[in-house]
Amino acid sequence: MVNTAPLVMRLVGSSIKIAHRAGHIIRDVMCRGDLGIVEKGKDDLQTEADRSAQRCIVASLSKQFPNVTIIGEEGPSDLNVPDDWLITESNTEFLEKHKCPETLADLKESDVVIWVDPLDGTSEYTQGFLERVTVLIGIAINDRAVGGVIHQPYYKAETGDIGRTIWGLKGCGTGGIAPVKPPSDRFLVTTTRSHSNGIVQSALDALAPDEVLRVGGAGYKVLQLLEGKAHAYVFASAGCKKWDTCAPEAVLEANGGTLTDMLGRHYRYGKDVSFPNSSGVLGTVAGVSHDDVLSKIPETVKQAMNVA
Ligand SMILES: Nc1ncnc2c1ncn2[C@@H]1O[C@H](COP(=O)(O)O)[C@@H](OP(=O)(O)O)[C@H]1O
Ligand SMILES: [Mg+2]
Ligand SMILES: [Mg+2]
Ligand SMILES: [Mg+2]
Repeated sequence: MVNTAPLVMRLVGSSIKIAHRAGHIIRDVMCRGDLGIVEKGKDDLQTEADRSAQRCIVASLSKQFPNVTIIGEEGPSDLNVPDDWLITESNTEFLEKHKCPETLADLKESDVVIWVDPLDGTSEYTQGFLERVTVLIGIAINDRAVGGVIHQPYYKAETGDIGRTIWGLKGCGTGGIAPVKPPSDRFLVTTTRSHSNGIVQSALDALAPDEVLRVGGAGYKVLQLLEGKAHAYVFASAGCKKWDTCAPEAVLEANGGTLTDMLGRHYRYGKDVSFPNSSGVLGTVAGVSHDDVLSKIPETVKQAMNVA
């Protein structure tokens, strides 16, 4: 069953297992205490956890799927990893319980690009906002984000378990979370905590939300949408990259939501696209009209974001 399942099912099933292992590495680095911080650019940090988690993810995926294109935030990785970082299994529960959508049943590895953000919310990780850290593995097929995994290594379940893994596959659904609808009498928006600017703020002002949640991480903001804590994720800035949004877009849309740029266009995730999401990010949860939110975004913001 496991090895004979359609490619896209094996990709999601394996990503669930691999993201879980990467989450373990992220917690281990924090426990050891030396984060090995490198400044890649302005407001842009990398730690030993980003580097090691990416090596685990890319080594494991490329071993299982040698002809898939894999693009990781931290650039080319040394794939010579310790044996216990190499995950070669799939999540059997996912494979046994879910059927492959017909439209995705017949794919070749060369149709697939996987976008890896080994640690989304690095700034939050270094500052101790650990719940907002996620591992993102996004699966793009023929240019579109169709599947993904958002693993939250520091999530605390009521059972006392640490960590959870949310998956999504368009045409199949989502798992690992019981989505909650946001309140119907208030309009709540989630946005960046550490990468704001004047244009980001003017998009927020135009929506006149009852509350703005400022939290780090593209993955965590999409989880807030699924948890009913916000109606929309609004980020009118070029700061996010394809690895930040591929998995969140697929998970949100598999659940009936929408994630586009600030002009309502879906990003393309083929292997030759440029990394920056130059036209910002606008996400809305199922039940909220994406077009309504889009229509309130001022023309000045749309013009500033219309660079692609
Ligand atoms: N101005 C900027 N410069 C660099 N990275 C940015 C950025 N704005 C957003 N990002 C990246 O987008 C992700 C989500 O940002 P935010 O937390 O501000 O919403 C983070 O991913 P990483 O933590 O994986 O690098 C962050 O680095
Ligand atoms: Mg980063
Ligand atoms: Mg990121
Ligand atoms: Mg990252």
